[in-house]
Amino acid sequence: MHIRIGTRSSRLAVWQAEHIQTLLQKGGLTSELVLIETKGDLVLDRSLAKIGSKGVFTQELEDQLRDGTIDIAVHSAKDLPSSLPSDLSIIAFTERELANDVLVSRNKTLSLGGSEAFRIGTSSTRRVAMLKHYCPHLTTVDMRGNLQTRIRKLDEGQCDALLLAYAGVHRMGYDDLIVEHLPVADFTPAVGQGSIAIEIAGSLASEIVEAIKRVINHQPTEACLRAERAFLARLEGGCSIPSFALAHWSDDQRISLTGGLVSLDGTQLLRETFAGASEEATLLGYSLAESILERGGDKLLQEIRSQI
Ligand SMILES: NCc1[nH]cc(CCC(=O)O)c1CC(=O)O
Repeated sequence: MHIRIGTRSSRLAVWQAEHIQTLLQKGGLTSELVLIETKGDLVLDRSLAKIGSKGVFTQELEDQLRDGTIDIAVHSAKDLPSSLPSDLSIIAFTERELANDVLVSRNKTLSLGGSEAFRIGTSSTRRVAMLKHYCPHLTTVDMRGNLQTRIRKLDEGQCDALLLAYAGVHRMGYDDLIVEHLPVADFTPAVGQGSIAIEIAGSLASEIVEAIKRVINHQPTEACLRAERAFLARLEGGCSIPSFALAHWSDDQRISLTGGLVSLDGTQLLRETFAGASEEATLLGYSLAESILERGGDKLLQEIRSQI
């Protein structure tokens, strides 16, 4: 079996696709990479919230899945919309890397907990809103582009630090620049952060699907991501909305899901934790979302949507 792997061409995306290639190889499957540019890679002068969050990093890969140019598409799980068109599906999630965000800087003395004011580069509405909530003395600078571009901007002095997913920083070998790991209890990450997802079109042969699942899918991560993604789907989030959720798997086959919403100005933050059996991951995600909506999330979402 030979698998054509579609991927974006950023260094992080290629690292992730090569990681999938290694896993496939261990399972006896050969593969090749097909590099594809997406709107999210090409349009760098507008914020993600303005381009429209749905599928900016995924549309072009999905087109090629449909026409059979590629067999699978590899994505950061975080970049995938919470609901997919009915002819496409996610068949596997890799074992999750540490899910937390990190502060990255050349200045080792910086800390979010300190009293010193400094500028943080980020383009994520979740990170901006959370910084306003927890660190109102800090300012943010809108910063798009891949990791290498952002670090160049940091070095040019456009900001003093970056707030990034640990997973990407680690995969790109920038661990030396991490000055602080943020606790997930406060800075709860975006849905899916740290895992890599495999997307296919319904037309892919079932024996290929089964072979790929067997070597790639990490079942505890999958259960966690099903819960998180159900939460996001119920909120109809997408990455432009400052929602967050992270599930933990415990050895007794249960998952605990923490998630919520934060207003764009950081003044209101709703967060709750629900636990349940892993077979009910999707239900757990929906129930948590319902609860958040009832507790004022509904109104908060309307406000957020009217402001973006
Ligand atoms: N939004 C872009 C994006 N998509 C996935 C990652 C990092 C890798 C991951 O979370 O799996 C990043 C960069 C970041 O948020 O710092």
